[in-house]
Order: sequence, then C-alpha cells, then structure tokens
Amino acid sequence: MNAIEIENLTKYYGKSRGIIDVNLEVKEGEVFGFIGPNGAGKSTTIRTLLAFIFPDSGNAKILGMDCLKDQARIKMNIGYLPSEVNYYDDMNVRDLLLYSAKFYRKDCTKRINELSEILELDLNKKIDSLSYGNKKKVAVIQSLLHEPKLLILDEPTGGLDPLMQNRFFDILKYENKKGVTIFFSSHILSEVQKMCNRVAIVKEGRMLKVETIDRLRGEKHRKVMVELKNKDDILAVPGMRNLERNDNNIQFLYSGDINDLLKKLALLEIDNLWLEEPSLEEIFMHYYES
Ligand SMILES: Nc1ncnc2c1ncn2[C@@H]1O[C@H](COP(=O)(O)OP(=O)(O)OP(=O)(O)O)[C@@H](O)[C@H]1O
Repeated sequence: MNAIEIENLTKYYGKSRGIIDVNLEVKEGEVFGFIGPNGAGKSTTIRTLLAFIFPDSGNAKILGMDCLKDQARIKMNIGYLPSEVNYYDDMNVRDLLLYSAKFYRKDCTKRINELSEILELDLNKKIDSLSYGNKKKVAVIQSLLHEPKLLILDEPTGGLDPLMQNRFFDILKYENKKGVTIFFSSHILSEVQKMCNRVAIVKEGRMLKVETIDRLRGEKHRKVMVELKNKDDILAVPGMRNLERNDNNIQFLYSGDINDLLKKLALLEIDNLWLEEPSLEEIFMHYYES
C-alpha cells in the first residue's frame, strides 16, 4: 500500500498559485524527500494533505484514508512537524506533552522521557521560557510520542543545531527501521541525500521529477572544468549542460560517454583539466533553472 497518494492536487490562494496538478506516491516504509526552493509549494502540499487548507481540485489519501473525509482518523496515525513552531503557554513542557498525548489515548510517558533525554530537553521548563530551538524539540517530541506509522515533516531541521540535527536524524533512521514511513520537505540537499531513498523535485508549484537518490547519483554526471590554451577554441559534445564560459575557462556538467568527451578534448590544446563528482545541488540546479 502507498502511505501517501496525491492525485492532480491543485491549490490557489485567490489568484496566486500554490500548487498545480501535483501527483505523488510515497510507498510504505520509504524515507521520501520533497525538495524545492522557497515558495515552490512544499508547505502548501503538506497543509493540503493535513486538511489545514482545502484543495481547489484533486484528491489525496494518507494510509489509504481520504485526506478530507477521514482527517480525524488520519491524525491518530501520523506525526506532523510544522516548519514554524509557535507555543504561547505557561505550562511546563512535560504537562504540555502529556496533554497532547491524551489525544491519542495512550500512555506516552516512557516515550516522552526517552525522546527528551536524546534531545536534551528539560521537561520541567516552562514552555514560554524556551529558546526557539528548544521549542522545536518539543514539536519533534509531539510528532513522535504516539508512535505514528507515518511522519510528515516540513523543513524539520530549522532551529536545531548540528548536534541535535544528527540526533534527530538518528531517531528518524531508527523509526524507519521499525517500519515508519517518513515524508519530509527540505531545501537542504545534503540532508535529503543523507536520509532519503527517493526524492520529488518541486518547482513553481509543479512536480518536476521523482527520482531515487541512487539514480540521481548513478546518472553519472561529472563536473568538468577545462582551461584551454586558446580562448577561441570551441568545445561541444552531446551531454554537456549548465555550461559556463569565461575566456579560456569552461565549466559544465557532463552526462554523456566519457570517451566522447576525451576524444573532443584531445583535438584541443589544453592547459588544465578537472573532472569532479558534482554535488546533488549542482545536479538539481538545472531543474530549478528555467
Ligand atoms: N497563505 C497564503 N496566501 C497566499 N499565498 C500563499 C500562502 N501560502 C503560500 N502562498 C504562496 O504559495 C506558493 C507556495 O508556497 P509554499 O509555502 O507552499 O512554498 P514552500 O515550498 O513551502 O516554500 P518555503 O520553503 O518558503 O516554505 C508561494 O508562491 C507562496 O507565496
């Protein structure tokens, strides 16, 4: 079964575009990344899934349940971490977490204690007195305390320092090993690379591509930098893209046969040559550029 199924989902805010015709399937047990620049439509997709806002057209299912009709049942089975956390309350952290646990009709005390220990969060502190990062930890625990089958995380690492980000990722890896599906949005490629099996790329409200991380890497993109002796020489090989040229220096991404490239290069006088593995950021860049 798919943990998430989105079909032709469209949402406008008045006349302005939120998301257009988004289709997506996330399989049970996957760690799925949802990546795109600011304003691409990640949060809109997630908020529509959670029925915080309503789509203009299309539909979505979570764990086989309809996102609009079955939203109460869905909320019992998923954990959600919003990108921005806001708490205004003079409760202490423990009471707030126990209060949210009541919604699930479960005793979550042990789990709250374990998670707060891993994240070094003092449960006796008043929620109002916490820094943003510590409030984010409260939200992380809130999303996990009832042992949900699916975690929906909207830019989850914002506000957590690098040590806590690592602990958080360790928690996610552990949960995933237990079978929990994880769907998380991010504009930070390295964290997607670290965590995900598959990734969907979203741009200007539309889905551009769904790809496995292995495939993206396996497409054998190479970053090529050539310093030519003669600035008028031309280098053109099928498979070149993101070409940047500055007098004698040429830089591009190459996904063709390396032998074809070497044959072309052998015809030119070259001062220097670098071949590198591009970062995912560089591989993705052409999806983001028009
Ligand atoms: N409440 C709103 N009213 C009007 N337009 C909105 C609203 N929320 C989002 N939008 C618009 O919808 C589009 C998608 O925004 P969304 O927040 O979903 O993107 P995002 O990918 O989550 O970006 P970010 O990383 O900046 O949160 C943007 O053009 C944004 O301006």
